[in-house]
Amino acid sequence: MSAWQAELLATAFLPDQFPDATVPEIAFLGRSNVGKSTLLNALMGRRLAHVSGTPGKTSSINFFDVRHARPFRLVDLPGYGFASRCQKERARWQKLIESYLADRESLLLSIQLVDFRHGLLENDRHLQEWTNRIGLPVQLVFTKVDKISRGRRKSVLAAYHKAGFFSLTEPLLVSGTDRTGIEELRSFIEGIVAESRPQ
Ligand SMILES: Nc1nc2c(ncn2[C@@H]2O[C@H](COP(=O)(O)OP(=O)(O)OP(=O)(O)O)[C@@H](O)[C@H]2O)c(=O)[nH]1
Ligand SMILES: [Mg+2]
Repeated sequence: MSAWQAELLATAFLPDQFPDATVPEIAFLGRSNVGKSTLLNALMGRRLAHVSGTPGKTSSINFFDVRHARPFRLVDLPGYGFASRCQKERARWQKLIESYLADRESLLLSIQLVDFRHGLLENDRHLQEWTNRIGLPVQLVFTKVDKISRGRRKSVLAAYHKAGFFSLTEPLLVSGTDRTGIEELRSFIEGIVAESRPQ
């Protein structure tokens, strides 16, 4: 399977800048610096999303159109849990993310990224509680798995299972850096889009 042909459709700092909700969307959310933009670039095969070692790089919602037999969009959300922004700025981000997640009719699925080395932290759990409450489907994806040796990955995953980190769906393991799991995630997303009702 080859990379998707994608292009940036829109950048939104405010809800009224969202493009029309006419195409199915898959959104990527997670703490700042977890690797959302890197993963999107790996999926799209192009560096369309901005990546930075400094947390808080993505401060807008970015919509990417994917050309496909059944067109869809990938949506890069600003990261949460980034402490050094001022309170007002954090509140603006939260409002922007929540208004997208809670009200977007074309949102098929949210993919929550969690650093495989750290597991679910408090704000990841808060987000899960909130998405559960509003009935939003979320698929868990562990990122940066290249930071843990192949031999140890199974036992780390088993420990997370034991701690009750996830109950509904099996998480996927990816690395945007060494491309572990990228093809699997692509097939997974294509399957979700194919199963969705036409808009
Ligand atoms: N080793 C490794 N590093 C990664 C991986 N994914 C991202 N990184 C690094 O982690 C840092 C943050 O990556 P981003 O993709 O900008 O993270 P983000 O989640 O979009 O961050 P915000 O936009 O701040 O929310 C960068 O230095 C990346 O090079 C990965 O799979 N493995
Ligand atoms: Mg980003």
